[in-house]
Formats: sequence, C-alpha cells, structure tokens
Amino acid sequence: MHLEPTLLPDVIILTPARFGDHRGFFSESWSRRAMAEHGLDLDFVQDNHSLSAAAGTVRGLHFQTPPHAQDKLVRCGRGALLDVAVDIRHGSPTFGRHVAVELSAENGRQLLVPKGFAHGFVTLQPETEIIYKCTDYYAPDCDAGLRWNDPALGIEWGLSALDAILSDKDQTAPLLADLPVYFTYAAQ
Ligand SMILES: Cc1cn([C@H]2C[C@H](O)[C@@H](COP(=O)(O)OP(=O)(O)O[C@H]3O[C@@H](C)C(=O)[C@@H](O)[C@H]3O)O2)c(=O)[nH]c1=O
Repeated sequence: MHLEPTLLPDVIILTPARFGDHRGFFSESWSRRAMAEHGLDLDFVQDNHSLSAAAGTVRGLHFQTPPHAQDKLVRCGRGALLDVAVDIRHGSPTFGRHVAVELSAENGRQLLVPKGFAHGFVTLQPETEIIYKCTDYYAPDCDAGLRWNDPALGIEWGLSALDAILSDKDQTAPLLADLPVYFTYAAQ
C-alpha cells in the first residue's frame, strides 16, 4: 500500500497494490494489518455504498458530530469523483482549508478523512459508485452538514450551483462561519 500525504497533515491518500493479469486485477482494498503497519489502526464498523446516476451530483459536505464522529476511508467503485475533505477543527492551523482528490475505479486511490473533517464529493462520470468505511455507526441525531459552495471554503467543484444535483438538505446546510464548535484541534 502506497501512502501519500496531502496539504492537510491528517488527510492521507492510500493506494493499495493491484496485481494485474489476463483476467483483470486483484487488490486488497482494505487490510487492517497493512494500515496498522503505517500507524493507522482504525476500528471500522460500517461500510457505506452509494450510486449517483448523473455526473455533477454533489453529496456533502457532511460529518457526524461527537460522540458519534466518524473517520472515513473512501474509494470509488465505479466511475470517478472528486473527493473533498474540509478541516472544521477549531484552533487547527488548517481550519477551513480543504483537499480535493480525484478517486476513480481506474486509479484505485482512497482518501482517509478523519474525525473533525467535513466530507463531500462531486461525481465526474454518470453511474458513479462510492464506497467508504466508517468508524462509527450512522447516528441521525449527530448528522450535520456544511454548505458545499460556501465561498469561504474556496472549493473548485468544477460546476455552478445551477448545474449541481443536490439533496434538499445539502442546499440549505450552514456556512462555516455559522457552524457551532463541534471539534477542537489537539496538537500532536
Ligand atoms: C449516511 C447514512 C444515511 N442513511 C439513510 C438516511 C437517508 O434516508 C438516506 C440518504 O442519506 P443522505 O442523504 O444523508 O445520503 P448522502 O448524502 O449520500 O450522505 C453521505 O454523504 C457523504 C458525503 C458522507 O460523507 C456520508 O457520511 C453521508 O453523509 O440514507 C442511512 O441509513 N445510514 C447512513 O449511514
């Protein structure tokens, strides 16, 4: 497994090895042992899988608040998407900053989005599937959002608000400036 840092120190790109042959490829898409060898021992308890029919579908930015905050390990099962993580930890040197990484079925890349980050993505192809592991169960009372196109975030989604396909709740999510303090940064 290959690990690449991003501009946000706790957000990491992981690329598991692929073994290709005349049939296609084989890959360990997640191995607890391989991650632990890199100091990432995460206790995943739920896998999520969603399909977005059209390119230009935006889901996010989402997070669960404590005590049900989630680390997420995100990959693309079909198609391609731009995956985004935003640091929402108050006191963090990178508060409000984001990384955006293209994940596709072809490139096999995964993004580790830790607790304290809002997560979202835009699909770059029709019929795109995202699959992600989470370290806590779905807790509707702790489900929270941040406005995907908040100008304060400066995320280049590659599409306008008119063209984006969004859920009703994502259209009205709060701006960063209006978010309560859910997470505080603890220097390591
Ligand atoms: C997130 C989630 C939703 N649901 C249900 C609630 C609802 O009826 C339906 C659709 O939920 P949503 O509209 O929130 O789905 P979606 O917009 O795809 O939400 C997801 O977006 C990405 C960006 C994330 O990071 C995820 O954590 C999650 O928030 O699925 C569950 O049963 N379990 C879950 O874990």
